Amino acid sequence: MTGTSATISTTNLRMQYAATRVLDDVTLSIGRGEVVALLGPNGAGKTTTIEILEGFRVPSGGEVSVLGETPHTASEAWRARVGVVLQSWRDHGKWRVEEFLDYLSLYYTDYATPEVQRPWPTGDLLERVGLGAKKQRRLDRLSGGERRRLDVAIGLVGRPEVLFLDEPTAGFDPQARHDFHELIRGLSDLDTTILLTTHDLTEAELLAGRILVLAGGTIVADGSPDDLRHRMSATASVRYRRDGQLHNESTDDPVALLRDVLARPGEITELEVRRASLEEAYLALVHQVETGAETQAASFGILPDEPTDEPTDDQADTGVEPVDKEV
Ligand SMILES: Nc1ncnc2c1ncn2[C@@H]1O[C@H](COP(=O)(O)OP(=O)(O)OP(=O)(O)O)[C@@H](O)[C@H]1O
Repeated sequence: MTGTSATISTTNLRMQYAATRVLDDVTLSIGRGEVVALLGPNGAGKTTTIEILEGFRVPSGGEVSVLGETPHTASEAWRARVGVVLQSWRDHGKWRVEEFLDYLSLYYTDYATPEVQRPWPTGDLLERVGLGAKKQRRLDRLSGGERRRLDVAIGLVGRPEVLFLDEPTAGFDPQARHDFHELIRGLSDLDTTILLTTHDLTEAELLAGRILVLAGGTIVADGSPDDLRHRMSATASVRYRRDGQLHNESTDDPVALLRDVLARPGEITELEVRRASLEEAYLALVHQVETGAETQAASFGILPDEPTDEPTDDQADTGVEPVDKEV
């Protein structure tokens, strides 16, 4: 995927707040219709990245393009094609839900095209986000989860081609979370390009075709959830009970360990092989980046030992893009 054909792209994006450098070299490319989850620890710069892509922040350096324009200098017409769900929207307390969305939707009327009907009709949108029964409620009387559903509706009312979601399900109950996931799946069927941040790896895996991990100011992993799990989960644990005694061993080669376990004398009554979960692998990777320690992350193939321009055979196999930068 090249920068020109990508719906969202950054090259060597940098961001500094006073003396603090938050983004050091963020280079990414997201194609039309992709749903991508941006993960990273607290303070990694996810919101900063999203806000630069939304045009709300001017980066300190590097290039950014969303729908072919530089976000912070983009036109009104561009803004109408981009949906934004902020981490919090706490104004307009006296407005009522339907009235508020109706008001926002007026902005998009001029930007309807033969292909994209804008705005999204308020009644239908409220049903889609599960607020149909709350349309007459004042905004300051909504619960936290209801407020979040409204935030999502605000992001969608212009039927955006690109949707940015910053921790969209924070504060959702399980039902709201499930409904939201259905909603996002429906949008991806409509070819909407979606970039979301989340701390919920299950959610990332459910929704996103691709995961980017931001840590240490740069993208340290980029691949499908399966790619990442397989690349990052080099370690498996083998748990077994021999002659009544429980054993738990970690290995990079579970097949060899199993052979060994079964070849040894004694009666095996329980046997379980478990690969490290995506969450465990993610935590190990972030730990490696944060401490700079030589841990398993390098052997995951996400972080090459030495910077290189050439993908290794492993990387070519999995489609995981290496990071040609030491962190
Ligand atoms: N306006 C600002 N001025 C100074 N520092 C800021 C500003 N906004 C963010 N930061 C700092 O930049 C770093 C990145 O913040 P950001 O909100 O982008 O991280 P994040 O990955 O979204 O974190 P979280 O997961 O906690 O939401 C943090 O250390 C934060 O304190």
